[in-house]
Amino acid sequence: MDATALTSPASLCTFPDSLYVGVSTKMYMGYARSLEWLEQLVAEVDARPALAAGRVVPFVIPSFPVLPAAAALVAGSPLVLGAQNCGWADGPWTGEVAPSMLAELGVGLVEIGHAERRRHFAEDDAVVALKVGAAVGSGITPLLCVGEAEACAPEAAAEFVFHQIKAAVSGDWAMAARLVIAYEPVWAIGAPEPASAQYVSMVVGALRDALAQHGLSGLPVIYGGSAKPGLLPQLSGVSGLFLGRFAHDAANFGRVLDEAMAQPTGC
Ligand SMILES: O=C(CO)COP(=O)(O)O
Repeated sequence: MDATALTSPASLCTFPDSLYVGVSTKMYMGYARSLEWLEQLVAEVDARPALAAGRVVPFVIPSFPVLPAAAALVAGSPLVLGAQNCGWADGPWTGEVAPSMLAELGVGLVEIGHAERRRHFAEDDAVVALKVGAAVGSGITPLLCVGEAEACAPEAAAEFVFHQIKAAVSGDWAMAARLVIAYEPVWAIGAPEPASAQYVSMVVGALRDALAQHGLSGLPVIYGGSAKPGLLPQLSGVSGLFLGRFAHDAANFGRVLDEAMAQPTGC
C-alpha cells in the first residue's frame, strides 16, 4: 500500500460553483468486487484529465473495510474518498468508527444522516448533529443527507429539509457552511426512476432561498435518489449528483462526469 495515501484526508478544495459527482456502494458489493469496480471508476476519472482542474469534484464512498485499499487506488487521482458513516467520538464506542481514524485513512468526506441510517438504525437529529460536529472536528467534510419521506409540495419539502439541516448543525450556520448537502427524497431512493427534474429543481431552489437568509446561498446541494445519466442536464440550481445503483456500471459514472463537465458555470 502507498503509505502517502494514509497521511492526511484528501480535503475538498472546491470552487464557489463546484459540481460534485459521487457514488456510494452502500452494502451492495463484496470486498473483491469493490476493488475491481473501484479500478474501473478510477479509469473513468483518469480518462478525463480535465477533472484535475477541480470544478467537477468526483467522489467515491465504499464500505469501511475497503477504505485503506481504496485510498491507495485513488492516490494521485482527483477522486475524493468518502465514508458511509462515522461515530461521534473516540473512546468506548464498540463497533463504531471514529472520524479521526477516517481522517488518518485519507477520507475527505463522510455521509451523515443517510435515510437508511435514520430509518434502520434510528439515527435522529441529535445523533446526526453529534456526528456532524465530530466530522468537522476531524477535518472531514460532512455529506449531510436530508430528504422528505413522501412526495409533497416542493415548498413543504424544502422547509422540511431546511429544518433537518438546521438541526444537524444545532442552528450554528457557520458550521453549516462546512457541509455538502445531499438532498435525497426518501421516496426516490431505490426506485426505478429519480424524482422529476422539475420537482428537484423546485425543492432545491426553495431550499437555497431559505439558506440564503443565513448567508448560505452557495452551499453545495446535490441530488440523490435513483440518479442516473441524463438527469443532471435537466436540473437547475443543483450542484451535482449522488449516485447509487446506477453507477454500479462504472461507465455510467463516466457519463455523468461528462454531463457535469458540460454544465455551464454558475448553474
Ligand atoms: O441513496 C442513494 C445514494 O446514497 C441513492 O441510491 P440509489 O441511486 O440506488 O437509489
